[in-house]
Amino acid sequence: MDEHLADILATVSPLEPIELQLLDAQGCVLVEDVTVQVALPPFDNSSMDGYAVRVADVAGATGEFPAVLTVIGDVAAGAGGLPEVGPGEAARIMTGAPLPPGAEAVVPVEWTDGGTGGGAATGMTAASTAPEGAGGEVRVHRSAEAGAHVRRAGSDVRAGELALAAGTVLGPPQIGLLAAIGRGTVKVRPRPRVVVLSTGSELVQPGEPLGEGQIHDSNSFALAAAARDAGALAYRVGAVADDAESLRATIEDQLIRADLIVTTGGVSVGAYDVVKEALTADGQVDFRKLAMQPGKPQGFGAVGAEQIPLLALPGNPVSSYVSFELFVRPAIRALMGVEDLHRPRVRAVLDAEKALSSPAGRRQFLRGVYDPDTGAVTPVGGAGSHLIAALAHADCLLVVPEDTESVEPGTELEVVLLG
Ligand SMILES: Nc1nc2c(c(=O)[nH]1)N[C@H]1C(S)=C(S)[C@@H](COP(=O)(O)OP(=O)(O)OC[C@H]3O[C@@H](n4cnc5c(N)ncnc54)[C@H](O)[C@@H]3O)O[C@H]1N2
Ligand code: MOO
Repeated sequence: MDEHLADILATVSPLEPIELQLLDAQGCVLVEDVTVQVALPPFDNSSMDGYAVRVADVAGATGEFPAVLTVIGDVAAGAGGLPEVGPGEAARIMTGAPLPPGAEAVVPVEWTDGGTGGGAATGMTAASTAPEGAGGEVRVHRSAEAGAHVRRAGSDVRAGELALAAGTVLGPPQIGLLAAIGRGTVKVRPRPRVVVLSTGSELVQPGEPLGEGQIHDSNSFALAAAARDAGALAYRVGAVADDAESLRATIEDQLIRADLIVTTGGVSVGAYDVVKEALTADGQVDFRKLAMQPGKPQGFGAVGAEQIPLLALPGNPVSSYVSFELFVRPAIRALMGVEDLHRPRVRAVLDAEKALSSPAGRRQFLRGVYDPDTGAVTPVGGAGSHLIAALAHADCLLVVPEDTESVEPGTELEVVLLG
């Protein structure tokens, strides 16, 4: 297993960086240091709806002895051509609006009469229905220190500072920061394009009725979803029949849009194991038996003129999913250039009615539910690699080492936490 993973990781290297629109760069690794061109905020601005005032004018103001100021106009967010606030004057100002020259602080509207001549205001009336609010007088009931309710230019980040370092994975807050500092595009390693292709003449697309001996194709859906979850752009190709020529042609067609190809099924020792048949011929893909369960038969190689890596996973649904987690996910992460290739692993105590048995000489991956509060892990379903329902109710894999044939309840085990 470890050698197989090492061979895969030695072959895949991070994709060449490209310039992408912000939302297309979500989940990608930044390859440039991004510096701030214009400070955030770009100018001193108000953090409250209120009045921009001079500190001396409101010194000592109380509800009983308010400061009475002349309102010289409105400053809305986005305003330019700001009015100068002189002694004895105030400008009505909105949250995010630039602090006008002369003003040193903002008093929230709740600290004033809102220009009504009455008690403390609870808010402003819309300028469209009461334009007179931008004039007249306002009574201020409290004093304010210089800078009160003012968000200073550069208080978030200053021009020239590093906004995000190369190597950062772009999540929603990082994309928000890039947008805030005005970057429309960024240089990142792109999401790998992963073509997922299932094989099997028994497979029918979900939603279609089943004929005799047929089953629905679940692998291509589970693996396309898993590829997407790992950060890839997944292209699902519906089941290809067990015919080597059709499979070769389908793979050939897909090469154009693939950074990685994943197939399921047809890798074992049967007479219709088409992946093996189609891809062994020219020696491009190496088929191996790994000391693991599930996931024993595996193929790995590179196909086409561009030598696109191809991982051929076994067809049993649990085998293909577990193989994906252990081999394909790290490969996708390596193509993305992220440092953290693997799922987190923890030690957990087996909580089970009876001892678990495991095949000698094979590392077993059982499905389970992990309780982070108690540190216990409970198996879900049995070891059978056809048990899709149990897999859907699991959130981790229990790892039983190669040399262990029985695990007693209460024993500590390694657990792979699935997302
Ligand atoms: N004589 C031996 N037989 C088998 C061996 C072996 O060593 N000797 N290994 C077994 C193991 S372990 C596995 S795993 C499977 C792997 O078989 P294949 O990769 O060739 O897969 P298939 O035969 O095509 O299918 C296996 C099983 O999975 C179902 N399947 C396949 N694709 C899908 C899909 N897309 N969605 C849902 N289910 C799928 C298929 O119908 C079969 O039931 O080989 C064992 N045999
Ligand atoms: O290795 Mo198979 O994947 O045990 O069912």
